[in-house]
Amino acid sequence: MIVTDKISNVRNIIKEQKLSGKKIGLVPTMGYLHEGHLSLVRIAKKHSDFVAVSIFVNPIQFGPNEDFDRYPRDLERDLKLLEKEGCDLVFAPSVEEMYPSELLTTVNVDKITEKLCGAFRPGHFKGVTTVVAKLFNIFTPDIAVFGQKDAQQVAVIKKMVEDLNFPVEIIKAPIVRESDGLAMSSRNVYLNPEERKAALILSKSLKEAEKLLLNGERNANTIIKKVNEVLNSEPLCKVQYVSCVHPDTLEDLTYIKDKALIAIACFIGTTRLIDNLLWGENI
Ligand SMILES: Nc1ncnc2c1ncn2[C@@H]1O[C@H](COP(=O)(O)OP(=O)(O)OP(=O)(O)O)[C@@H](O)[C@H]1O
Ligand SMILES: CC(C)(CO)[C@@H](O)C(=O)[O-]
Ligand code: BAL
Repeated sequence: MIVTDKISNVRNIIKEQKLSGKKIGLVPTMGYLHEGHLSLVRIAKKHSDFVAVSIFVNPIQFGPNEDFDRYPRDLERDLKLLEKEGCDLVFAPSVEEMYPSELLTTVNVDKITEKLCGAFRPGHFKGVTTVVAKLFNIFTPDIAVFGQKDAQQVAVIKKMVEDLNFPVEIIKAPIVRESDGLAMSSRNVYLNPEERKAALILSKSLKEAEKLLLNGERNANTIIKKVNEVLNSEPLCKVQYVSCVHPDTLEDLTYIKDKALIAIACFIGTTRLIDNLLWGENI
């Protein structure tokens, strides 16, 4: 496994691999890896011949009052995990390598970034699409894998790729959960034992939504109401949003015809967690 913090090295390595006919797969991450990230690497390996992982806690996608400074980092451990998975290349740049001078050019996807998480994290998705566009230009991957846990992020990146003709195929990876149902997230380490128990309410509320859907309920408001009820039954949980949207367009649904995304964001204590249920689409 090659590890580098330099863009020029990545470019040279990828050029060589492409010349020898290899299909390049990219998995962008912010590190502090867990099984969710590793599942993305496994999916990338299935769809490509040379798998690269980027590890970069991207400052421009964090708001001024968010957790950029305290975001968990452990590069040594991440590298061991990636080596075991058979990852070929890790790019772990410094902030200076990625942003050597004042950033005057950004990539922004309009409209669909203004709702769900975007409504509560102004500028967040502009930071994500800008860094992902940079990573796509650095790696020129044939495929890139993103987790369905960040459902809005995948929809936004797919739209960016479509609108700007990036020659890359975006692959969605299913949510990986702890055995008790909590969606894996690097931010789960912020939870104390009491909060960790309370955090189960997110996946529980989505299970209730799934039950309604399986019983034939198609009214989005009925489902949203039920999910809110379950979330509010947990005293440590403060709901930020519960939405029922189309998974690709992120348009609000009133009636569920085929596909739907039930997306939620909650604070458990001071930790903001997201989760979702994708209905009617097999990934
Ligand atoms: N539980 C999960 N299942 C599947 N994919 C995941 C999971 N958690 C994260 N990912 C995906 O891994 C990629 C990198 O995400 P990131 O490094 O932000 O991890 P994270 O655990 O989601 O961290 P955060 O605490 O910021 O939410 C993203 O495409 C994200 O959707
Ligand atoms: C896609 C990403 C690596 C961009 O910084 C980040 O938003 C993440 O980890 O999901
Ligand atoms: N997993 C999305 C990155 C973020 O929360 O900033």
